[in-house]
Amino acid sequence: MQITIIGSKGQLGQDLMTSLAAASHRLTGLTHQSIAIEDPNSFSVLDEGAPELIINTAAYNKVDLAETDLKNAFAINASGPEFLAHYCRHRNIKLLHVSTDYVFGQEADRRSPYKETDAPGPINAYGRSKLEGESLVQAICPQHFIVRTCGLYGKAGKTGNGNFVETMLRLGRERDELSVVNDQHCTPTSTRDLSTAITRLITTNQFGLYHATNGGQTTWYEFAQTIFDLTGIDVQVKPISSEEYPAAAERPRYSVLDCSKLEQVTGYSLPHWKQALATYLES
Ligand SMILES: NC(=O)C1=CN([C@@H]2O[C@H](COP(=O)(O)OP(=O)(O)OC[C@H]3O[C@@H](n4cnc5c(N)ncnc54)[C@H](OP(=O)(O)O)[C@@H]3O)[C@@H](O)[C@H]2O)C=CC1
Ligand SMILES: Cc1cn([C@H]2C[C@H](O)[C@@H](COP(=O)(O)OP(=O)(O)O[C@H]3O[C@@H](C)C(=O)[C@@H](O)[C@H]3O)O2)c(=O)[nH]c1=O
Repeated sequence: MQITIIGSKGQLGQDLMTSLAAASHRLTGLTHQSIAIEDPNSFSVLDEGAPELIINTAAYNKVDLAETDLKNAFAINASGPEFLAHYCRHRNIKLLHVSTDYVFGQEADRRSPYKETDAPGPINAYGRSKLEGESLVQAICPQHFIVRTCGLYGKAGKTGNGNFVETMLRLGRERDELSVVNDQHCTPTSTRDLSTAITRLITTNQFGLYHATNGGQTTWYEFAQTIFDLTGIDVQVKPISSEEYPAAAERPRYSVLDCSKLEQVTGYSLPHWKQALATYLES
């Protein structure tokens, strides 16, 4: 398939380029230098790739900043996907758009993984902007995949916009003690594994909404402790509550995603989060 990837130098974008090339797709990678998804005047570059499928990995990802930078967050996370959906619909192009577990969060006491059929309910501006992007894609472009995921880490995070694992590795080496929230339950996900899942999904033509994370669930505290156990970094990690870690944006206490639909459609289960983390740290 002829595929254009928007955000091709990002964490997910880079691993998608590798995974899709290995599956013999023909690829055009677009960086922020050549397209801004909130500006349809920049879309002529899309014509050049003549795509049958566009994958949008570009987003406004700064969760705390989004609380006050609403205009940009909604332009990139809602209007951007809207413009792409119109572009694809008018040309009969398929669109895969990436979304987030942060479309959930209102059920703080929930302890069963969310299915695609569960009603979303975001609790921060980033989550609201991403949910609006999802709704617009669904309404405008019938041939769409929307893939919700969580806590991405990939090798591009080492040099690019960063990720939680790289932040912990840096802080763990700099400090003797760290405090990490232990009441936010989710499943951080390797972009390498997510790319494998997306590479399978796009050939199914089973359009719709999908949840895609690594297996199992954890808290950021347990995830951080595991990073230090696996790397042998000697740092004390103190479990704290969300109230003890003040931030501009509230985060979901529970946003674990049920990925069984993806598994049924693709025949692929992403590895357990501990396995995925070990693989990332080894490489
Ligand atoms: N990171 C995470 O933890 C999670 C991310 N997601 C979603 O997954 C997707 C991919 O995330 P991830 O790979 O981590 O993101 P990255 O920030 O690593 O990559 C995004 C890429 O998109 C580019 N980009 C940013 N804004 C625009 C824009 N307006 N127009 C065109 N390109 C742009 C960035 O370029 P530049 O840096 O030069 O601006 C960057 O290369 C996003 O949709 C995100 O919302 C979902 C759950 C968790
Ligand atoms: C660095 C640090 C973070 N934390 C907390 C803050 C936060 O609640 C949690 C995770 O930190 P992050 O900075 O990765 O949080 P955040 O940027 O909210 O991560 C989110 O990003 C967006 C883009 C998504 O779509 C989500 O899936 C999610 O991964 O850990 C600590 O408790 N101690 C620390 O030292």
